[in-house]
Amino acid sequence: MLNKSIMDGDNPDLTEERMKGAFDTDKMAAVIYGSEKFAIRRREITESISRIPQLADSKPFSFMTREEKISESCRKLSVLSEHWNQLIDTNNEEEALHLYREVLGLEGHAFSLHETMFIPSLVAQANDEQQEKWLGRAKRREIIGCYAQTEMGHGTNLRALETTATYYPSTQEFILHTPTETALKWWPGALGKSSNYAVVVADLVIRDTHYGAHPFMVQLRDEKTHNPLPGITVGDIGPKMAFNGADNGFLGFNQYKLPRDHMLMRHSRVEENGTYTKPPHAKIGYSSMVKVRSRMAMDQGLFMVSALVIAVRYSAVRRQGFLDDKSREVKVLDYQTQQHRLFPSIARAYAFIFCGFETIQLYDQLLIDVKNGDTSGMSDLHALTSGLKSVVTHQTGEGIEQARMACGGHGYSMASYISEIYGVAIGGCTYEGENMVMLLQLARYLVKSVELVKTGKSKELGPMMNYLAEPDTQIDLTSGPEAYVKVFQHAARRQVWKATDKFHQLMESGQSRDIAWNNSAVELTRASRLHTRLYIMETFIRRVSSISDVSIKKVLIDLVNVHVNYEVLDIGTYALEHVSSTQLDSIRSQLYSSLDTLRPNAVSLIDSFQISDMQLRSVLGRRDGHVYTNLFEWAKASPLNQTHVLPSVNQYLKPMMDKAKL
Ligand SMILES: CCCCCCCCCC/C=C\CCCCCCCCCC(=O)SCCNC(=O)CCNC(=O)[C@H](O)C(C)(C)COP(=O)(O)OP(=O)(O)OC[C@H]1O[C@@H](n2cnc3c(N)ncnc32)[C@H](O)[C@@H]1OP(=O)(O)O
Ligand SMILES: Cc1cc2nc3c(=O)[nH]c(=O)nc-3n(C[C@H](O)[C@H](O)[C@H](O)COP(=O)(O)OP(=O)(O)OC[C@H]3O[C@@H](n4cnc5c(N)ncnc54)[C@H](O)[C@@H]3O)c2cc1C
Repeated sequence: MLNKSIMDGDNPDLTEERMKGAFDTDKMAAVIYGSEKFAIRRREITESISRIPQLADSKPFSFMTREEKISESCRKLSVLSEHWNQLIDTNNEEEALHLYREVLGLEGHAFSLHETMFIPSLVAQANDEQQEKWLGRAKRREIIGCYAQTEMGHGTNLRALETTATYYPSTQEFILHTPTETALKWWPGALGKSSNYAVVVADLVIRDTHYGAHPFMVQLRDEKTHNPLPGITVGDIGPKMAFNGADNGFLGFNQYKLPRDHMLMRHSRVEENGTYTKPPHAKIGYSSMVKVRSRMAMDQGLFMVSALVIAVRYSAVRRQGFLDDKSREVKVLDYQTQQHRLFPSIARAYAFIFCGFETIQLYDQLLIDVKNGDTSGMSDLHALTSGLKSVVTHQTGEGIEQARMACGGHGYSMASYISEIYGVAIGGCTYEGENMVMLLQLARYLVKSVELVKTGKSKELGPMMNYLAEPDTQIDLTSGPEAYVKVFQHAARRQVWKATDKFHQLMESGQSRDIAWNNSAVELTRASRLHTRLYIMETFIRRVSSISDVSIKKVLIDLVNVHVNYEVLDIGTYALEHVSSTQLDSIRSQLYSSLDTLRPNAVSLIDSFQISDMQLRSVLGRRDGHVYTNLFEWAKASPLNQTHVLPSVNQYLKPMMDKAKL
């Protein structure tokens, strides 16, 4: 059996799809998750979780109020704490994230920021003594932490953060203070009600000199009573578009005293007498953000996959309309429009995850390098992850929304759960740096790269930038996916140079650097997107080329073909400067035939992610495909259906109707 999801009693339409799969889904899982070992561990963890009934949702999540969701996730966390060591290797971050995803889903919880930013901040920013003091406690979850940086008035422009940490040599203390309402910390996940500690980012002030954003370890609540400590105002910022299982919070300080050794001092220091030592790289304090951005291609890929698992499985059991055979309605997955809606997103999800593996490894390596005093890789990774974060979040949002529409009316119901996945995923367009802002960060790097080429210093170009110095060449589209890479290289190079030229010309015409930059910004963001999409395509092709298993490689090449054809058509206006409209027509035909080729493997390709029903929380996406019976059961579970007549009917509608009858 190649598709390992086949089970007796499943919806025969899904079983039929799984029988068609031409590759082993366990082997594909090993490729997706980077190793057979981890793919097996994922399955083992999922299996072990299923044997602990208290870890299941106590009722359908979509019917819970916000308070119930928060309480439910805390209940599960307390159950988890009894089983942690037997479920996972607690030193393995990927295992921990898998466990969190499976048990707690994606709506957020008390530890949302603890593993992703609080601990990483301590790892990257705290010195050895500080790690000795706090890291073990954090890892054992004796304390719960978050990352409090954004303020009500400033998130993007970190240099304008208003919260101050003023050092007084006489007492060897910092005084943390919130000088205005707009200086309130606003947004940090799990800050409002759950965390008792936070890494707080504040403007360091010593003897009236402002040294800018620095991280501090701050206790917010009493460890016994969980009450806020004197001088601290903290609470929840209220319901959000999604992610409502998390208590994103506000935080204010009223002359709050903090011992000197609570500034995280691995890279910059304040001595007892107030002498300041600056870090080896000005932006080293931003590393927790780079860490999360380096994960985002992977995490967003998985958000998109969740929506696609739902939409593809449902499309294989949903029958509507006819093709040739008029005796039985077809699976909607057979419609070319449905395939065009879903398959390019499957390809992107695979591509994002492969990129994600690369950037996570790059971050881990950078962390080691920085600890050894080498900060030279910081700019490259910052530029790469800034662009990648922006492109993947945007395309993931598009892909999830298409997946929702691909499910028709039922896609709009919370029974599909796609709207929640969408709401959580598109938060990524904003958090960790608003997308436009981060595209402009990459653009700075691209402009500098063109300047290097222009001044004959191409040898100094960073990784992935050499193509900027190469001349345009003839493109032979019959030469395989590499030809499509060439199209992207041509388009990205042209746009990067065009945007840079515009910026330079505006400055030469007398505009200041900042105004010229702003007047070139749309062109610059376009350049960043093209550059990033080129990187994604190259990584995808490189990863697939490295695979040795024949059946896995074959289907992934089919997926690459969908990807390259779709991507080149998607940038048609740029591509037309390098390929003819006749060539674009032929790419279009190839795309349609590549959709056809992929069709038999569609369900197996998404099954291979091995995302459990528990995590999916979707009636439409159930592994067994029994959608309709369960849709009815789900609706019956609605709190509105627990009584025949609602109190509001007796209170308002009935009297109104009765009055109208008089
Ligand atoms: C996604 C989490 C993973 C979770 C996985 C768990 C899965 C479980 C299931 C999923 C369930 C739910 C998932 C949802 C999780 C939600 C988690 C939410 C987490 C969100 C946390 C936050 O948002 S924290 C706050 C983030 N804030 C920001 O990102 C702010 C953005 N702004 C900035 O970063 C900076 O202000 C700026 C970079 C935009 C500008 O900084 P600055 O003004 O100081 O610099 P300049 O622009 O002047 O640039 C000067 C030079 O410095 C270079 N630079 C800038 N930054 C860096 C850097 N980091 N490294 C290296 N170099 C840098 C810049 O390039 C300039 O260089 P030159 O051009 O050479 O001069
Ligand atoms: C779900 C979620 C979770 C979050 N979790 C945390 C957390 O745990 N900790 C934390 O500290 N923060 C957190 N945040 C806050 C988040 O990091 C910020 O909201 C984000 O960095 C964007 O900043 P902003 O809100 O100031 O947006 P703004 O900068 O105000 O953006 C508004 C608009 O202005 C534009 N803009 C701003 N500056 C520029 C510029 N220089 N050039 C061009 N355009 C510009 C933007 O593109 C955007 O269109 C979270 C946010 C969300 C949504």
